[in-house]
Amino acid sequence: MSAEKLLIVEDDPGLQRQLRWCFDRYEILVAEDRPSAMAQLRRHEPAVVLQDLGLPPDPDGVSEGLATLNDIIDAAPHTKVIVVTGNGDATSAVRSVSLGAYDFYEKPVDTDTLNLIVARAFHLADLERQNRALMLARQTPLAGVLGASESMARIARTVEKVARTRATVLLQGETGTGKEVLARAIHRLSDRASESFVAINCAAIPENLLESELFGYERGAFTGAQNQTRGKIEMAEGGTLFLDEIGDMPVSLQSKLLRFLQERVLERVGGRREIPVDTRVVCATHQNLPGQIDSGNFRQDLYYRISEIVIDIPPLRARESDPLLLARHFLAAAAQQHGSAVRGLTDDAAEAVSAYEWPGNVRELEHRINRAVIMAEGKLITLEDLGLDHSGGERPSFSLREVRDRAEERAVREALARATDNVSKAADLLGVSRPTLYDLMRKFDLKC
Ligand SMILES: Nc1ncnc2c1ncn2[C@@H]1O[C@H](COP(=O)(O)OP(=O)(O)OP(=O)(O)O)[C@@H](O)[C@H]1O
Repeated sequence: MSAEKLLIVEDDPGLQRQLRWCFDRYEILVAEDRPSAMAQLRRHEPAVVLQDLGLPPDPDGVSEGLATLNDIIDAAPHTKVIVVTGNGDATSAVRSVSLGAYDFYEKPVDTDTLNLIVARAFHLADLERQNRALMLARQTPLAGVLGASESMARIARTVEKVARTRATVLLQGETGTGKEVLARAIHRLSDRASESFVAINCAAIPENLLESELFGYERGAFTGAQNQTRGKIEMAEGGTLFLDEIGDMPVSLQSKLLRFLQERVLERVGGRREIPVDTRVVCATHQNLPGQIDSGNFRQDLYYRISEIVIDIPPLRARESDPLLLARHFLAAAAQQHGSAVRGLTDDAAEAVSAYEWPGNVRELEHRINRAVIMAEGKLITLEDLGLDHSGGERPSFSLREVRDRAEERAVREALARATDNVSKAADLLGVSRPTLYDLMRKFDLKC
């Protein structure tokens, strides 16, 4: 195996020689200023760089050293840069780390300690490289659906298989786990991809409007029905109909949907004519539908009809390496979108991403990373930017609004759990109207 490459950026020839001698187990590359450092970096792609902060034309200051560090991180963000600072220059050391340096070391040079720091940096760089390769190899083959976990790989394989059939698919998973993303993937991979994908959220539409939204209506069917209007089912002709939060569909409407699924014909509200519609149906729910059947809120025959293929999407916290993989993906996307210089996460921020429970799943992760990219001051997102702590819980806050929000969110979650996710019952428990509860659920990402 070829020796690992270490780039030493140092303008003092005496120190250069000493460092060369000290690190003879590595393949040493030397540069004395920024241009030569960048040339070496591009040519040899060293995993670790040991860099003096005092470089010409500012050998007594840190401006050129910091600029060099900046350029290195920009050009090769995975490189571990160890910055060597003047004795007692803690401010520059901290600045360097916030710019993305892996570690710092204060002069005078003690070769044993420095050797340890460099060896650790190589070890970490190697682990990260292996991790990246592994993640790349295990990315799900579905465009737009990221995941390195075994469970997502399994789901991707199922989606590929069922997409080509006409089977009705039920996607089950907590809010924000990616049910709609997968429904779209099923559509994209099917022979209906060139036709429409029509989504409707059964929980977000008031009960009395849902029927006409789905089935359409004839002119004069009810007050205000001035024109004949096609419903979402008809709009999905030839394509895919995505019924999100099917568990929230009123029982009265469930029988009408069942009839459509069995006979593939529908009648618009106020109409008499049977209209055939050829659409593939994909449903999603965050509820436990068998439980809903027991409590009389969901028709068993409809459940059998929509659950030809059931795909269970595990919550993000149960998906091994996915949180970090997704965080890095959202970070790169947000940095590009906002023109931000943020390139990665500090070690403790990365640890917190892996340890956090992610009650709002991928959606919450995406929002937090997006916000952190905007808030970050350095090149790395810190724990503070994320608003998470090591224990994975919420950061304590005494802001009255935040305390109120947290209490509200807890009450909404509890009411939904007690009402086994029946929105009307939960609204009763909370003493608010259904629309108010929907607003609260949207606010806390419990539904969209
Ligand atoms: N595997 C994934 N790869 C990339 N992005 C994802 C993935 N899963 C979810 N997302 C993103 O997370 C957000 C939430 O996903 P989605 O709307 O599909 O979740 P959901 O389970 O349908 O949520 P809800 O139950 O609230 O309707 C979206 O912005 C989506 O793009």
